[in-house]
Amino acid sequence: MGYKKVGIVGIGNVGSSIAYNLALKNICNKILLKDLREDFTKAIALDISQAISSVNSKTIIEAVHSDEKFKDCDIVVITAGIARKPGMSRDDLLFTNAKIMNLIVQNVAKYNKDAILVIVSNPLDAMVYSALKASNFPRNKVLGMAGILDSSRMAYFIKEKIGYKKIEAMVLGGHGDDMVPLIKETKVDGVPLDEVLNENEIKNIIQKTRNGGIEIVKLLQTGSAYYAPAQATVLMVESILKDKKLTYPCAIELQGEYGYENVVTGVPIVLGKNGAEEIIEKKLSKQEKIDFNNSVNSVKTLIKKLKENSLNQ
Ligand SMILES: NC(=O)c1ccc[n+]([C@@H]2O[C@H](COP(=O)([O-])OP(=O)(O)OC[C@H]3O[C@@H](n4cnc5c(N)ncnc54)[C@H](O)[C@@H]3O)[C@@H](O)[C@H]2O)c1
Ligand SMILES: O=C(O)C[C@H](O)C(=O)O
Repeated sequence: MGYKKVGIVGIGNVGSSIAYNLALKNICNKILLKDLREDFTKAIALDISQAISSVNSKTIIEAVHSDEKFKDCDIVVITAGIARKPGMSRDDLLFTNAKIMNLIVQNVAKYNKDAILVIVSNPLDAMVYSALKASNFPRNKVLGMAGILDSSRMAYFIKEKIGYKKIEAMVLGGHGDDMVPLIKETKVDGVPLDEVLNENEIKNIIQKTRNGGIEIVKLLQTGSAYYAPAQATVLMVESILKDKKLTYPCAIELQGEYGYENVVTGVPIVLGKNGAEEIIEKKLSKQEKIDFNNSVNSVKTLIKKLKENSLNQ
């Protein structure tokens, strides 16, 4: 597989959970951690290094503080920024996190010219757009994590309703309140969801999925979810590092696919060593097309705000 290095910027709840999960897997040689909180990050690097020594993972975890030393990564995951608290939407984080994202990505792009960026900070789709513009990288190398998380939440709520079965869920669109769960693509033991649950039950699952993030925010009071987001991010990292070419819903800039361009949203992507190697165009029902359009329009509004406030081109 060759020497593999992954960088993570933003070692808060999500970033440290990604580092721990990834280090346990022993699939990269080095993980660089970077955050404004230097001693805290050093502590996390030590703690994870000591944890994985008992399972024989050879991954080296290193906290770095200068931009120059955070270099030559194959993948850089960006989880820096603020998380929402009860009473806030993800969109309320737009201006604060766009400023942070622009600053980070300019430096990351300078010292990690060949890296694939995996963006996690919210509002996710707008942050992918910011990272794309700030890095000037091609769109196949600037991806966002959300669709895997939203799909795994949907699978969880179905499992909660019907008990353990093989469940494959698929949620497309932006990572907002108008995300688009695809019912025909969501299968229980290979059978489409609408042949297993009735209309009301499906509506309920969709609502729970859309509220999956805020439900945890309300319970935590101090921030947002991190174990499921970290797990979803590691799946993306693993498919890229190992060139597995697995198909996952991820955020990417559309250039004509699904009939849209110059906007970021979640679509199924084949993830391999070049990042997004293919975008899969699913057949959407009439209602799904309407929902997808609403979701894309919400992201367009955020991008417009970024441009109006000179935060992005
Ligand atoms: N895409 C998703 O599905 C998803 C899921 C969960 C969280 N998130 C988002 O991820 C982000 C992080 O969430 P969290 O729970 O880890 O938050 P957190 O507050 O625990 O951690 C954020 C970290 O970013 C660091 N940071 C801030 N500015 C920085 C900078 N300029 N350089 C380096 N580090 C910087 C902070 O010091 C902090 O350690 C939030 O924006 C949250 O909304 C997205
Ligand atoms: O809900 C949030 O603000 C965090 C994240 O986007 C999530 O869905 O868990």
